[in-house]
Amino acid sequence: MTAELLNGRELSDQLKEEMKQEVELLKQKDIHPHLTVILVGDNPASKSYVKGKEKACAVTGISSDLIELPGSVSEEELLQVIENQNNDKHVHGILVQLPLPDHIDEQKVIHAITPLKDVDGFHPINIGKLVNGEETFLPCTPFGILTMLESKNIDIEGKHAVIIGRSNIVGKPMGLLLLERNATVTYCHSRTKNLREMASEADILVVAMGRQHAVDGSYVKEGAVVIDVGINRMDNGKLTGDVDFESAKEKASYITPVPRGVGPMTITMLLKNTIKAAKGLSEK
Ligand SMILES: Nc1nc(=O)c2c([nH]1)NC[C@@H]1CN(c3ccc(C(=O)N[C@@H](CCC(=O)O)C(=O)O)cc3)C=[N+]21
Repeated sequence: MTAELLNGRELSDQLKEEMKQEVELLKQKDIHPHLTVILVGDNPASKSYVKGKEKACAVTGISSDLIELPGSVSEEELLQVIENQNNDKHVHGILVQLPLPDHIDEQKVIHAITPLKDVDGFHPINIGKLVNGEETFLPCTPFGILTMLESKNIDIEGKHAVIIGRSNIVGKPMGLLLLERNATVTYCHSRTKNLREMASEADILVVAMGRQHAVDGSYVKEGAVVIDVGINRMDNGKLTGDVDFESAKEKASYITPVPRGVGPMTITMLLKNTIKAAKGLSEK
């Protein structure tokens, strides 16, 4: 089998086109969706992701501000900046780009963002809602993956989903979302024994390990759906995933490329969440 491509770039462009119309309508009702992105320090990868987010906002008519703080900023100052954004009625979404410098407690920062503007879906209140199956801001990467699966009408119910990686922002919420849609979910991670065996049981394999080409075709069951969340920069400057695309695509039914797979969808779901926040806050 040669897999069909799940093209995140293409789907993103389509969704952004739809959102542009929606934003237009909101503006007619005097709701002007606005995202504030807070960037601490000058990590080049973070800077480039943040640029992508600003560009995507602009394309859909969402206004955005970038607040750049020096890497030396104190936790207290950062918390104050967040508080100001919480209280600013023109601001609907707040995103603090991660990772943060070591002297800042990431969890404390996430707690400080009001859940109503938590467009990343990282606040424990929103995570709690996700666990309960209540409606909430879904974390952007898992939300993007789900949207890609749905766009191809890929069955989730009763399927065995294997998630490799247990981060708070990707692995854990991904499993919860698939469970909510009646998948049987297995979490694997760095201490998992017989990873290859576990992975090759998957109907839906989500790889979020952060290790270049850690998973190849020998981990993939014939006909499986393979989702590659990895973004690794190779020595030649090009991006590549956690999955060895060439060997995996020979076994998979669907597969995401890197780049142009999960990454663009992550940004697009951030826009979706910002629009949702704007609508939600306007009703208060
Ligand atoms: N608070 C917070 N929220 C995040 O959502 C968040 C974060 N922090 N920290 C870092 C990760 C990473 N992330 C990406 C988003 C888009 C691409 C993306 O668009 N990638 C393109 C390639 C981009 C390029 O060429 O550099 C692609 O895969 O095609 C990648 C990575 C969001 N993150």
